[in-house]
Amino acid sequence: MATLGAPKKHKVTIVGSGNWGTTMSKLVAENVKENPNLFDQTVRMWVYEEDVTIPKESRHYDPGSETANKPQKLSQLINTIHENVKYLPNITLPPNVVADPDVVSSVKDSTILVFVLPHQFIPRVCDQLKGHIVPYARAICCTKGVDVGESGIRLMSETIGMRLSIYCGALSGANIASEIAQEKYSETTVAYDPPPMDSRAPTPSGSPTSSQVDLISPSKPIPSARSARLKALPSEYPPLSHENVRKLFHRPYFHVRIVDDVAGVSLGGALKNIIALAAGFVDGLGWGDNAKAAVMRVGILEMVAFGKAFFEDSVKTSTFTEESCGVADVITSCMGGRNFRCAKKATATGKSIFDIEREDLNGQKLQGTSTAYEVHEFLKSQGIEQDYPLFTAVYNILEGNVKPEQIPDLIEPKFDGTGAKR
Ligand SMILES: NC(=O)C1=CN([C@@H]2O[C@H](COP(=O)(O)OP(=O)(O)OC[C@H]3O[C@@H](n4cnc5c(N)ncnc54)[C@H](O)[C@@H]3O)[C@@H](O)[C@H]2O)C=CC1
Ligand SMILES: O=C(CO)COP(=O)(O)O
Repeated sequence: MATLGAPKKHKVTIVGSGNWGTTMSKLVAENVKENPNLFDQTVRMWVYEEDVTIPKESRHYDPGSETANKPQKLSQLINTIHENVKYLPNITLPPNVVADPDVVSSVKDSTILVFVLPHQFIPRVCDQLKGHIVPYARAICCTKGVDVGESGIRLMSETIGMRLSIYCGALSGANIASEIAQEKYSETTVAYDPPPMDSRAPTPSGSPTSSQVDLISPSKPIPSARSARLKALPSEYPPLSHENVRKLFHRPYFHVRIVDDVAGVSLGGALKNIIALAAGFVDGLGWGDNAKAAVMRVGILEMVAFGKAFFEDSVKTSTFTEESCGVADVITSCMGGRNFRCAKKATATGKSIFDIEREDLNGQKLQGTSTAYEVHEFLKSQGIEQDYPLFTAVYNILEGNVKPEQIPDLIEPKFDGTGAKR
């Protein structure tokens, strides 16, 4: 592979700086250092700016300092102490992670954009980026969620790809960020399958001919995605082959498997968050591990059925069963994820999960709650809520229409008297 001779290197921006976003910056920054022939040595991380006071329990808290107990800009703090004290405390970031509060300047000249924002912020941030990114940039979406609108349901990778007219793959797996930040072993799945054009591109100044422009591969419910056009990656850059994409993410403690099923990888990450809420609801009742396993089983069936029903052109069942982004992520999320923990506490205390998110997560965001609403809106628009009883039960619990105690009855298959299952 002619990467050694490539005169240009890929600049990487991490778009997001929460718990997972900051962890991603750390591991990507470690990898660019180990691959100087492929990647620029600085990794920029876009920080949604806020004022942060260093907590008293932080190792960086110095009562004698003039900034003690005073709010400081999060981006400046990260660049000074190399730690995100709010979203990833006690983890030292490599010095080549540079925080930037300006989203437009953070992506300047970057050919690789790694999106790691809570999914509700993706459309707006993409709109801010429109016209400011390198037209032949490639993206990887690490966000877990779906985008539901009048035109149907989209993967977040499709939303990014369509809004920015670039190719967007996906990274998802059984990946509790704090464990990975501490360099404890885990696996992940990367779906990266752009049209085969990145190794036959013209120079950056040349405009691509029609043979050098391909379509973003669409999934079924989004006809508008078919009109999104890709610009070829200029030949001065190392090709973004699977091998080179793997070099960006794989660490001794973070093992990457690459597949081509962007829909399967994205849906696994999004839908498991609804299942994790259900697991938390039953665990909060003190019902134990068998109850949790029961909702996980039904949830996995609904996840696979959903993928097959609405993304049938692309999704593969094996992605859910064999890769980290499927059953494995359901398991880890139902043991220790934020959605699980907050749902469990909500049931155990009788408080609203939205209050618990605000009180306990210090600005971190649950994705399962909004995903449950979005998936319900989509199922309702199709008139098929009853085909997804667990997803529907979670929505109805969040809405206060039913109680967690009703889950067993709600997910029990119904028979119509003729022996047929409804
Ligand atoms: N934390 C984890 O263990 C994992 C998270 N993920 C996924 O990664 C995505 C990002 O999650 P985290 O990095 O954990 O974030 P987080 O939940 O820790 O933090 C929330 C982030 O949102 C930012 N934010 C708040 N308001 C904003 C706005 N108006 N516009 C833009 N950004 C705003 C905050 O500054 C903060 O960076 C989610 O989809 C999540 O499901 C995926 C795997 C693991
Ligand atoms: O996605 C995750 C683990 O793979 C993290 O899940 P939570 O957002 O529920 O913490």
